[in-house]
Amino acid sequence: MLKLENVVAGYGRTRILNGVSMNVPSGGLVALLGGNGTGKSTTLKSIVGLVAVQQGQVELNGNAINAVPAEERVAHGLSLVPQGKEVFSAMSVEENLLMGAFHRRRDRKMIAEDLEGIYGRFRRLKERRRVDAGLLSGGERQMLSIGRSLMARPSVLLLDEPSAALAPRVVEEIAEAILNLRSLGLTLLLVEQNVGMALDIADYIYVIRGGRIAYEREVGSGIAMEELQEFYLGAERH
Ligand SMILES: Nc1ncnc2c1ncn2[C@@H]1O[C@H](COP(=O)(O)OP(=O)(O)OP(=O)(O)O)[C@@H](O)[C@H]1O
Repeated sequence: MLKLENVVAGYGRTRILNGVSMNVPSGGLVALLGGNGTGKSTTLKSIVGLVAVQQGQVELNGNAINAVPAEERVAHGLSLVPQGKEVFSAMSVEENLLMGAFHRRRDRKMIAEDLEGIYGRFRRLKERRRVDAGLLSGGERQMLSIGRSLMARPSVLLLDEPSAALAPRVVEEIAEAILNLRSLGLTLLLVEQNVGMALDIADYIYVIRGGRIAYEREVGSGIAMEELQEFYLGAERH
């Protein structure tokens, strides 16, 4: 279970998060939605330690991790797939994947098994394993970015707008890949602008506004798209 309790965080003196509280149950798929610049990426960064938490607490399986350095949080099972499908363009697909396992270089056999696991899940990465990552399509790059995070064997995967700038057919593939990860038992927190996609796959949603959680609801409990749209329009009027 990943838990945020009244997290306050920002950049220098600028506060972006003003007390964010969320729960991501083990094995759950939770989505964090919100307008542009509302602090969704900042929330993910505060979980992995890229942004310091000034007040409040981030807990993983009951342990406070605020003081754990970012580089050690990977070993605690946390991994972030950043926004923008960032890959090492001049390196091959396989070299990019291996970069995800850099902190456990000695486990050669396990690393080889994990590579095969990822190739089984993302066929296109297998076909293109020797190709420079800079030559991949947007969807392939997103898959590579997810695959690279999986090489760290995370128990909690944070995904920052995996559907951004992708064609609807590719968004469906990414959504399917995320659901597959969930069936493997991973705990998933997904930041999305694509409300439809989030409602299709998540079991619980949070909406952030003004640096706080302004709305939360279990998906499937009759969550209404109109209600959310109204909420977003309301947010824009503020
Ligand atoms: N490194 C930084 N230094 C200073 N301000 C930053 C930094 N990164 C983000 N911000 C600011 O923090 C606010 C929240 O940014 P954040 O990236 O968390 O938003 P977001 O909800 O993920 O938005 P989007 O959906 O547009 O990616 C924005 O006003 C942004 O300009």
